[in-house]
Amino acid sequence: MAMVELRDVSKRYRTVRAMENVSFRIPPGVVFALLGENGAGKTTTIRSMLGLEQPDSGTVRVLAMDPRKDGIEIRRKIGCVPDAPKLYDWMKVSEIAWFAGGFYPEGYVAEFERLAAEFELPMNVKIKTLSKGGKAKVSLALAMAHTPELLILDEPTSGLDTLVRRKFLESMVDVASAGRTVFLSSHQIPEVERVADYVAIMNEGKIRVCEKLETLKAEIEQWVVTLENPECSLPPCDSFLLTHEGIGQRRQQLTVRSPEPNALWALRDTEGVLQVDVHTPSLEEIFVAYLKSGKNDWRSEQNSLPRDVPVSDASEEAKS
Ligand SMILES: Nc1ncnc2c1ncn2[C@@H]1O[C@H](COP(=O)(O)OP(=O)(O)OP(=O)(O)O)[C@@H](O)[C@H]1O
Repeated sequence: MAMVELRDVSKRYRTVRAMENVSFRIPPGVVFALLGENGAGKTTTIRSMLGLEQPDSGTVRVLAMDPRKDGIEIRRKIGCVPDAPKLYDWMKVSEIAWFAGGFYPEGYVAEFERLAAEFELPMNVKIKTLSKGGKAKVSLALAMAHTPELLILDEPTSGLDTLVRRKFLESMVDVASAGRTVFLSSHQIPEVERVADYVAIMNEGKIRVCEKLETLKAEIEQWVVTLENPECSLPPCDSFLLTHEGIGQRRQQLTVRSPEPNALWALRDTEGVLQVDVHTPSLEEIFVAYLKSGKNDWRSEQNSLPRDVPVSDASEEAKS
């Protein structure tokens, strides 16, 4: 079963297209990161998954349920940390755990206490006296204490210190390796790169690419071309080119995906080309390349989380 599946989901606010034909499918046991700049449509996507926003068209399924009808049930089953969690901050940590525990089966408070100990969170202090990081840990422990199969986190690390952010994200890898699924939205790309199995890059309401991170890193290269003089022209490579930028007068940087086998040699043999250096881009560079290219990568439909292949296969692939 797909933990989350969106098909051609669109949502418009007056003139703003917050989501445009958004499709992706998330198998169990992975960390899935939705990346996008401010206003890309990440929160709208999450709100649609929670049944807090009604899309204009398309289908959303979360744990095989329809958020339009089963929003409350979905929100009860999953764990969620919204972008601005609201906590009763006059309560002590222990009190909020007991309060929340009233909505869940037995065992919630014990698991909360275990998580609090793991996060080094004091139980006997008022929430309002905690740092931002401390409050984020409370939100996360509250979302995780009923051991949900799916954890949805909207910008979970914004405002946290680097070390706390790292620890937090690393704990998400543990959650996924226990077979549960983590969906997180973020614009902290370098950190996401350390933990994500799949990434979707969203821009202006559209998913530009949605793929296994490993595949993106294996297939995308940066070619830095040094020219004899600025007038030299390069051979055509539109079919695999994401971006082409000048770096000063005599250098050009091409970001390419799955280039034709002889393309690099052809480029190196081109008259006026002195040197071509090949680099593996970081996820941040891949992100920028997709944003600049404005392309919707057809491969993300075909290769990443194929619609026609049983999701369990994609999950097995993710673990291997
Ligand atoms: N309730 C609303 N009414 C009108 N416009 C909205 C509403 N909610 C979101 N938008 C617009 O939809 C677009 C997508 O917003 P959304 O909050 O989903 O982006 P985001 O990727 O989560 O951004 P951020 O990283 O800043 O939180 C933005 O242009 C935003 O202004």
